[in-house]
Amino acid sequence: MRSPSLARHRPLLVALDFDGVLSPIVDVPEDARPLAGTTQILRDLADRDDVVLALVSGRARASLAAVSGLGEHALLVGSHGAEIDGEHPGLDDGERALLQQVVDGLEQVATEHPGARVEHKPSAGVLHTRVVEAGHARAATSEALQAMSGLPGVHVMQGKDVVEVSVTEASKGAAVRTLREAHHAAAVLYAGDDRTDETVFTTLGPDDLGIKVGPGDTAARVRVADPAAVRLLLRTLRDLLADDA
Ligand SMILES: O=P(O)(O)OC[C@H]1O[C@H](O[C@H]2O[C@H](CO)[C@@H](O)[C@H](O)[C@H]2O)[C@H](O)[C@@H](O)[C@@H]1O
Repeated sequence: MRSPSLARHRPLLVALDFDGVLSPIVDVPEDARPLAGTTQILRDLADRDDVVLALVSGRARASLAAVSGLGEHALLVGSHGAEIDGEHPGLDDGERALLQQVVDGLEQVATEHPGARVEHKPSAGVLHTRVVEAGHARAATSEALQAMSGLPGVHVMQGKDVVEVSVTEASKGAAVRTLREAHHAAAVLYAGDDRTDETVFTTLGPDDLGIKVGPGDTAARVRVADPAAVRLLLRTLRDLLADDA
């Protein structure tokens, strides 16, 4: 592990993105699972009194619970931080009407592009283009961005083959700050692979460790290649903590 000093800070908040970090990216979001062996390492970390384990994902919290299988072991933060205290806080009438417009607009785009699909979340709609032919995927993305630009009050994020449109504002950075304070964490380890994870990396201090998974510009201090490298890093952390007990 490149920052053994991190392991000396207790309590340690270990906060991890899910897709592309614990699980490889797959075509069908419901099929994503942690790499073999990762779940046991995470359970071992979560069992420690001096570690707080959190999964911080763009997924709806229910979806995160289903694919991670870690609901009993980790704090689950869904919808990019909007679902941080269990259930989604709910939408007011205006937000609910806006969400319907978002979903209708994205569904309209999806019908024009074979393979495109829309994921429904408590406060967002997501256009998925991963299995769409490249030309169609580009067109679908651009049409979705155009359609959403006419809806005041929405928050648009582009991720890995997704256009995500939320009717409430949330960020993983704010969620991790809340977790850090709530659990009096002395340091934070955070690993993420996507643009939304940059909102966390930019909040980290000198005692923390930000780990970017895969390519792309980043404010993280360390980069690793893929979920297999994340698993190795987590195993090393677990063993360092155990040796130091
Ligand atoms: O914050 P994350 O845990 O990384 O969640 C981000 C999005 O993850 C899911 O989509 C991504 O993973 C899918 C399964 O590997 C893949 O098919 C898709 O192309 C990726 O963008 C999820 O479906 C989204 O709702 C999340 O926002």
